[in-house]
Amino acid sequence: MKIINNSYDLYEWRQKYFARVFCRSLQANFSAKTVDFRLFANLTESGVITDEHLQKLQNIMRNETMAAAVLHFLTELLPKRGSKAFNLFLEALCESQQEHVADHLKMWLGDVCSEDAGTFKSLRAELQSHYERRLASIRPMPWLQSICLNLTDVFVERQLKLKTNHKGDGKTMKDLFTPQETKAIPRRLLIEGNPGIGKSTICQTLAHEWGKQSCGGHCGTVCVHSFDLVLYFHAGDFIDEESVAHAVQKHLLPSDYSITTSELQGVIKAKNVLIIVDAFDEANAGNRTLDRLIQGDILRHKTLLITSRFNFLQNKLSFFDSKFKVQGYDEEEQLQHVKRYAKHKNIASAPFESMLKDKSIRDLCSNPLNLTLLCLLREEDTQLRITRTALYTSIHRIIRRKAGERMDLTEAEVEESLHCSCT
Ligand SMILES: Nc1ncnc2c1ncn2[C@@H]1O[C@H](COP(=O)(O)OP(=O)(O)OP(=O)(O)O)[C@@H](O)[C@H]1O
Repeated sequence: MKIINNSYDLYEWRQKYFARVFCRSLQANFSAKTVDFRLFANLTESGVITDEHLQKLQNIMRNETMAAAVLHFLTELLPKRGSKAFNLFLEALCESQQEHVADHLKMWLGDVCSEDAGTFKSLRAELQSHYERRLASIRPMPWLQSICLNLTDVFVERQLKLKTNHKGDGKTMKDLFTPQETKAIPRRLLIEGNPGIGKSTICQTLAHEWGKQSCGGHCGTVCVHSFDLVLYFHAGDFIDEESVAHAVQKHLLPSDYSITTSELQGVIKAKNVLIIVDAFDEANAGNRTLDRLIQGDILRHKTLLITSRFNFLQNKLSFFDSKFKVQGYDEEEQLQHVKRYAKHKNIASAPFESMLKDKSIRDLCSNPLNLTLLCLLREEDTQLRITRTALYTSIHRIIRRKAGERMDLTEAEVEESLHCSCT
């Protein structure tokens, strides 16, 4: 039998089940004549309530009913009195000859908690296996499924620049969630950056890491593993969805997974949840649920991480506690990128390293997408030097695919977009 043993569980329990179970218990089990003074005296003695609380309870007893006083104690006082308070309360019940009430509560809570914990555990396991399976690979050109790189092998750890900090201090992804200047855990985080700079890959890595279940204590104080649940979405997943729970059902769970929307809503409400939403810039028009989420109109106490290209959230910046920008690779990161790529492919890294010194393409290498394409081209063609034209052709195809409708970009437009994605 599970007894509630910490204040967080107790809070959840209170939110969801309290009124129902206790009103029932009160009616069915309390011996109102004996409970009042002895129970509250015991609670005062064991430090669960203060003299001030006692006075308040006695006032309620006098002016309303005993049941109202007990309910006030249970809903307003007990959940705020620390992790041991609930068990002390059960002891006080026994000492004031209300052992049957204590047993009844224990039994009922045992059932409820195991049922609830079962739903959460199975949901968590389902999401973790989904991320482990689906997010293990990077596909730099999504329409070419055959070009696929192992995320763990090739991933280069990124530096994120805090936008509000004039010193321009960097943060690593490991301490993304640690409190900033305000000392409060950030609840709304924004990462902005140019096309191909690595925003989606950061989101994918966070969800994939969480899917691996534990960091073994290697991350920062508040890392992605601190969250009970991570919900990883593309911004477009919220279009036409009336709530986050609906979006989870539609986009993250298999259609034969049996959980109701309200059960899902209950778990999301009760647990420490990180919601990751990638590519705001691609699906912000008419995205009401996403807007409400950003504004804190729904799930205000959950952590939300959004990524976007620059300038799409100008009128929403005030909702974010932490704003970061992800910049291009520095020389060290470029080197790491090509070395990891070569190791993953089990080929020598020297040709890739010398490519980084080629003046004709050097300015392109700070963009992770460009550098990946350069590596792919270099691997294909180890004899010939990579020309900008070869890269243009590839990027041109990518831009056409991404834009969907633009099939007629000129080389000058490609050049312009390359430059903009390099900075
Ligand atoms: N940290 C990284 N380590 C290794 N490769 C990376 C990294 N970040 C990005 N890449 C490479 O660059 C490609 C493009 O990155 P990503 O899709 O994350 O960019 P983005 O900023 O989300 O771009 P867009 O705004 O166009 O969606 C990836 O498919 C991957 O090949």
